[in-house]
Amino acid sequence: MAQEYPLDPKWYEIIGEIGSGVSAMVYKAKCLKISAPNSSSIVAIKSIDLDQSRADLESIRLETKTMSLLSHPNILRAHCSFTVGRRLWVVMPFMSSGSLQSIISSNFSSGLPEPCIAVVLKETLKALSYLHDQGHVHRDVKAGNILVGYDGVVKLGDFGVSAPVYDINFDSRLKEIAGTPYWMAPEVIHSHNGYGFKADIWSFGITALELAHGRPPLSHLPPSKSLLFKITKRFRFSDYDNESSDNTRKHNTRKFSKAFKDMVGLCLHQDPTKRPTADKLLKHVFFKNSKSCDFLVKNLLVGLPSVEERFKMSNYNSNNNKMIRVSNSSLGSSSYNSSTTTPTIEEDETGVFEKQRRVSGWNFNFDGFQMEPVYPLGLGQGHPDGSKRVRFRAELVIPNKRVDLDVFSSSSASPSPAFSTPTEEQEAVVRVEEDPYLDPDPDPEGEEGVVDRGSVMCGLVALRGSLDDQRKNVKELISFLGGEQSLGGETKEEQMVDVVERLRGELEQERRKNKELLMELEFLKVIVSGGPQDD
Ligand SMILES: Nc1ncnc2c1ncn2[C@@H]1O[C@H](COP(=O)(O)OP(=O)(O)OP(=O)(O)O)[C@@H](O)[C@H]1O
Repeated sequence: MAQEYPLDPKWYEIIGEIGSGVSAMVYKAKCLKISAPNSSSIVAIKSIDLDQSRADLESIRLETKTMSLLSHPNILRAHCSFTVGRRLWVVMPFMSSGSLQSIISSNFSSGLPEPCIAVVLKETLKALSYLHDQGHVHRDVKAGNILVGYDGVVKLGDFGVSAPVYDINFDSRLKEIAGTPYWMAPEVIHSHNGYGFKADIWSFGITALELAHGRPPLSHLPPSKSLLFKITKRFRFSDYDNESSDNTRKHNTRKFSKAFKDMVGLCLHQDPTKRPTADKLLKHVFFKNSKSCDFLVKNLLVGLPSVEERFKMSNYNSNNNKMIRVSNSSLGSSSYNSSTTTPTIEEDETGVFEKQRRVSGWNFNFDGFQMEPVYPLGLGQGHPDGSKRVRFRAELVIPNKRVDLDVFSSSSASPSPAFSTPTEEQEAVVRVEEDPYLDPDPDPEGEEGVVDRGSVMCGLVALRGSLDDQRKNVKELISFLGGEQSLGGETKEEQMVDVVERLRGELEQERRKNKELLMELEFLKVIVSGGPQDD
């Protein structure tokens, strides 16, 4: 019979650090009380800072107890857990190859070979299928929580351990896990009505992309608390372009099977009800010829540095490359994110206006094997970026110069309640340029390259008249497309201006009336006093 693991820290000798998470440190340790051959004395201890975790100790205890009742070969079950001051120690089996995330960062930065991915995902699915059958949602499926043993055994861990599991309040949970939002299903982000097993299937799909590309989609963005909201509301176009061209470059060198892409596509369906269950996914053709765990030993684990060495290396690299790795902080951590070259979203807020477009979610692109932004009006309507875009163009000809004035108006109405406030973006570009087809400078005496002020003014005045008409058209169009305007086509600002104008008129009238009354009064005074006396 297996020996019981002691509930006292004095029985554990810490060998070294092997990992760190949002509010925890993970250590390799030796249990001094275990000596039986069928119980390993080498363990992993996850030490969770309870002050960082939003859950109360009672709910943690309850959760740990529930989890201890689960038993499956692909689930990493804790030996025991107990508190040490303000920390919770969770003693678990030591998985000597560490997590898939640490394997990827160390040896497979561009992603794992597809046959290895098939093995890992199949084993993870078995764990999910069991968990879901037992009525549990894991809520934190990602490569960092899939652990591999020396023998290639794959286990899903970090449930009943990770902070998110303890947070029953959705809002607090949202804040808590905002540090690593990349794996979160759309319904987890948008809905306040909760979510179910299918959220795990989405995260499973994102994990598949993470294993294939070496990082989850959007992971080049900083995992700040507000990122979660920013990703869904405003996403900088240039970042997406960079990301997609980066990905395209990678994808050109890596080919994935149709079966793999199809399986991932099913998991990443926006509508959770359309995603398959874990059970059904297990029957997908992608897993049909999946290899055994031995295959992982030969193709994944051979030549891999120990988990301790990898952790040391990742810390060293983090410091050298200024990687954002914030442990014991509310920001969360991400080993994927680098602060070196990529501008942050915060920087974006002060960036160029035209680079910002509204995104309502993310869709899986089958051919590109990546996530792509969804625009509120849907792709293919109007401008290729999905927004209804109308371009008004006015042209002003000045001798030897052409002044182009472009007015763009793009308006979007979102079908999603999370984005029910439509936006209008307008942009005006005035360009003065040499026109080789126009007459050469009619005034050879004139200063070269200097536009005549009088002509420009004259032209601009004419242009203003035409712009007023265009403005009216734009207003109507925005209103038609579901903008924030009133039925009359006026913005709130314009309505305010109208009110102020009206009040100003009334004031003016009052003033005039007062003046007349004063004059009448003066006149009456003169009458009463007998009028001007004639000598
Ligand atoms: N039982 C274990 N055996 C061996 N290594 C482990 C074990 N548990 C965790 N680790 C190592 O420690 C690292 C950090 O684990 P931890 O669960 O704290 O972080 P995470 O899952 O990446 O982050 P988060 O706190 O966001 O869940 C893992 O990536 C893994 O390499």
